[in-house]
Amino acid sequence: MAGSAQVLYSVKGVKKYYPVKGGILRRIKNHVKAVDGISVDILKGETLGVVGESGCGKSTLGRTILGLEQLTEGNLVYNGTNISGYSKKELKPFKKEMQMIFQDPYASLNPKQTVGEALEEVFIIHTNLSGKERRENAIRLLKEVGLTEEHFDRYPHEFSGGQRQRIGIARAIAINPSFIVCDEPVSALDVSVQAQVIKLLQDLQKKHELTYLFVSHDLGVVRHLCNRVLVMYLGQMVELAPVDRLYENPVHPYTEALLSSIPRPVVGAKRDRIRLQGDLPSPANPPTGCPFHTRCPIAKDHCAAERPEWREIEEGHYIACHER
Ligand SMILES: Nc1ncnc2c1ncn2[C@@H]1O[C@H](COP(=O)(O)OP(=O)(O)OP(=O)(O)O)[C@@H](O)[C@H]1O
Repeated sequence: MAGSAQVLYSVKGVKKYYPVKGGILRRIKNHVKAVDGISVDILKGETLGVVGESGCGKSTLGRTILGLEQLTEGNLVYNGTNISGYSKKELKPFKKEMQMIFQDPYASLNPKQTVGEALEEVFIIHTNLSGKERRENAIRLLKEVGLTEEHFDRYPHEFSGGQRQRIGIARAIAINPSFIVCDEPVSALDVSVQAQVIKLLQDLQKKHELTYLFVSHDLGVVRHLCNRVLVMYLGQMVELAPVDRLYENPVHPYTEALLSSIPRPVVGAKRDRIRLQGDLPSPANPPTGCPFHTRCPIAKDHCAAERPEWREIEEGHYIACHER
C-alpha cells in the first residue's frame, strides 16, 4: 500500500434499500435492506476486502459506491468532493475515475464485437482520441494485461475464461481510473488461472497506484490480496481490521465463525469449525438490535433490543458487538 494513509473515498452511512412490491396494485410492501448503514474510509492505494455470506450486500455496496445504484441514504465523498446527489452530467468526471471488474467478463462483453472494438469503445466514450490513437492504445492495453496484438480482431468466445478476465481488466484500466471495484473477479476461474489474474491485479495496482475494493467470498484470496477487510452481515458492518489482525484475532463472533471455515494447516493454530445455528434471516425483515443475535452463540437479551455501536477496540480494528 502507498505510504501515507490518505482517504480516497469516504463512504458515510450508506444505505441501499430495494422496494418489495405486492398485491394487485403492486404497492410497495416492504424493503430489502441490501446495504444498511455502511461507513468506511477507503485509503489511497489500498485493497479493501469486503467479505460475508451470500446476500449480505457486498455487490450492492460496490455498485452503490460506483454510482450504479441510487443511494437510499448516506453520503459518498470522493477525493474530498461530496458526490451524493450529483446529476449524471456532474458525475461524469468521477465515473471516469471509478471502474468495475466483474465476476463474469463474458456477460459484460458484446459477443458481436471484437476485443479491439470493445476496447476502442471505451476511448470513444471517454476521450477525443483519433482512430489511429485508439487502436494504438487498445494494443498497448492488450499487452499490458498479458495478451497480444493478434488478439485485437478476435471475438470474446475465442478466449479462455482467464483471457476474458484480462480483457475485462483492460477495459477497466483503459482510461486510467484511480479506484476499481473488483466484484469476485477470480471466482469463476480455475485455481491456477486465479493466481495469474491476481498477480496481474497486483502488478497493475503498483504500476498505476490503483485503489481496490475487493468483493469476495474466497477468504484465502482476500487474505493474500487485501490490506484491510470489512466483514458484512445482513447489509451491516460487523468488523473491520487490517488483514493479518483480522485473520489471527477475529473478535466478532460472526467473523470467528466465518474464518473458522477456512482449513488451517498451521501447526499449533488449531481452530475448531464453528457451525452457525439457524438460517440467515431475510434482509427484508432483519432482526432487531444486533442483526447477528439470532445466530450468535454469545448473545444476551440486550443484543435483541439495541443495535451495537461501531467502536474501535484497537488502532484500526473496529467491531459492532455488545459482548466483546
Ligand atoms: N436489484 C435488486 N432488487 C431487489 N433486491 C436486490 C437487488 N440486488 C440485490 N438485491 C438483494 O439485496 C441483497 C444483497 O444482495 P448482494 O448481491 O449485494 O449480496 P452479495 O453479498 O453480493 O451476495 P453474493 O455473494 O451472493 O453475490 C440480497 O438479498 C439480494 O437479493
